[in-house]
Amino acid sequence: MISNPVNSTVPIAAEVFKKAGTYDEKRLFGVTTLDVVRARTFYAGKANVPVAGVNIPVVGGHAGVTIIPLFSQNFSGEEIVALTKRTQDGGTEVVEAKAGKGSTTSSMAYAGALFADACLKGLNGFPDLVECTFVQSNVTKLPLFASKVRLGKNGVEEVLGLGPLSDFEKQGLENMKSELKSSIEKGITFANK
Ligand SMILES: NC(=O)c1ccc[n+]([C@@H]2O[C@H](COP(=O)([O-])OP(=O)(O)OC[C@H]3O[C@@H](n4cnc5c(N)ncnc54)[C@H](O)[C@@H]3O)[C@@H](O)[C@H]2O)c1
Ligand SMILES: O=C(O)C[C@H](O)C(=O)O
Repeated sequence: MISNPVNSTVPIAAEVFKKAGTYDEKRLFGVTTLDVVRARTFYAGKANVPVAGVNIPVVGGHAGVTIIPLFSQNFSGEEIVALTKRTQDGGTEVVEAKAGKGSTTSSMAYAGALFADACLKGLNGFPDLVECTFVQSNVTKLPLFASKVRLGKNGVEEVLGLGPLSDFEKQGLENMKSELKSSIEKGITFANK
């Protein structure tokens, strides 16, 4: 399903599956690939390098400050602050530009296709498939969190850690915790009403 707000709809889906007795945490993903696509496109534009060779993990959630691109794992520089803001605001920028005529349809179609392709490859036994996605997680105290995940025949084979973080990224994670927690709780409450 292409829908929003991802930070609340994934916990809603989890609760609905739990009630039906069919919840499998390895097979429920909130697709945050569009944030990864934006982070690497904006970085490649800034660094003047081909986008195909750029991989920027994006962790957290899929809304505003909950989107934390880990640019520091690939490059350093003052531009990180501006690139982070651009990535966090990327969806809103397009939605506002379209002024009521729909959302970020074609970029989401591209991101959805990339993620679906990775899932299908995982199901078919391709090795070393790592994508960022919003899943049940122990990476932080939040029950759901986006980070790098190894995909395989069972869906999520392994939820990977965050890796080295800059102070700016650590601060970003600290600042967004309460917003992500509240969005997740809203989803759980909504599902249980
Ligand atoms: N998570 C993501 O990364 C991401 C990216 C892009 C879009 N989205 C979301 O995907 C959804 C669809 O985007 P879009 O570009 O196709 O939007 P859109 O505005 O083009 O289409 C939305 C459709 O929903 C219909 N609709 C509205 N209210 C309805 C209701 N109560 N019952 C039935 N139908 C209703 C509208 O008539 C319209 O056809 C939006 O919720 C958008 O926020 C999410
Ligand atoms: O649908 C939206 O509000 C925007 C979407 O979440 C996006 O990131 O492009």
